[in-house]
Amino acid sequence: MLNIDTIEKTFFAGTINERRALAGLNLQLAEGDFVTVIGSNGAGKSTLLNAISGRYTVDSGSIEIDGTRVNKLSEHQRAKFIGRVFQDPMAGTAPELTIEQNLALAVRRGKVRGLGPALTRPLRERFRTELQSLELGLENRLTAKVGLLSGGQRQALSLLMAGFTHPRILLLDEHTAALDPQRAALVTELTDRIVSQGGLTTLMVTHNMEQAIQLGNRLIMMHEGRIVFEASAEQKKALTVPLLLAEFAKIKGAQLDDRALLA
Ligand SMILES: Nc1ncnc2c1ncn2[C@@H]1O[C@H](COP(=O)(O)OP(=O)(O)OP(=O)(O)O)[C@@H](O)[C@H]1O
Repeated sequence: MLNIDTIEKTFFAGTINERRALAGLNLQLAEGDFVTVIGSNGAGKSTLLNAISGRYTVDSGSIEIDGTRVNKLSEHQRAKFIGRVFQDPMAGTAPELTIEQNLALAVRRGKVRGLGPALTRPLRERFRTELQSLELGLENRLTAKVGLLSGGQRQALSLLMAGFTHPRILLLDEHTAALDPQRAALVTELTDRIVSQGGLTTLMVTHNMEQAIQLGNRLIMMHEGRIVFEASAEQKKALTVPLLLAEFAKIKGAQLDDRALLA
């Protein structure tokens, strides 16, 4: 359903600051694939997600979603079928709006046309039930402004909202990295639940190798704008952190982030 063919992206081409962020990368995702993405610093992981979401246009190559080439579509146009949760908890929600207003916006975004649902009683009930499942006590704070929530609560809400929109592709960019270990674990668990419940095709960038092994059905390792190691669903079951470290060690000059081994 996602077909990325030989994409290239170079920043500041032809200058002393030239950076080849994507170097002829190929990647195919089948419907429902949940792929974790690891790699050295500056490997091009965020650029890959930005290329898919349309934040950056690629210099060459093609990106197809459901058989349609999306290279020329703007980020705004692609947002109709791409969900995204960023590392920064402040990025995915509107702080001035209440919890229920944010959720209603997400439900509306998931609709094909029209303004979508107003805040009716059944919708509020649905929100309450969904929020209850987060076990963060947010079900009793529907009318609280999202700006008052903690980072972990906002990330959990962002994920819930991403699930509501039924995106064709969900992009998670180190979305647990800014959270303390306990909240990160909670958001990781929630990620697994929302992705599997919705059968969402997902790409998740993480620095945490344990998390990369634990979640998803496939894993890719990037270095210098390319995929240098890939584990299929079957191979992933046998992966361990020492095995991944051994793969890293094969890449000359690759620097692992200090957070890579954090559980
Ligand atoms: N907007 C930009 N302008 C200039 N260079 C950029 C930009 N975005 C990324 N780069 C460069 O492209 C390369 C890949 O960066 P990218 O952020 O995709 O890597 P990453 O794998 O996500 O790294 P990290 O794990 O450190 O976040 C790096 O050399 C980076 O400096």
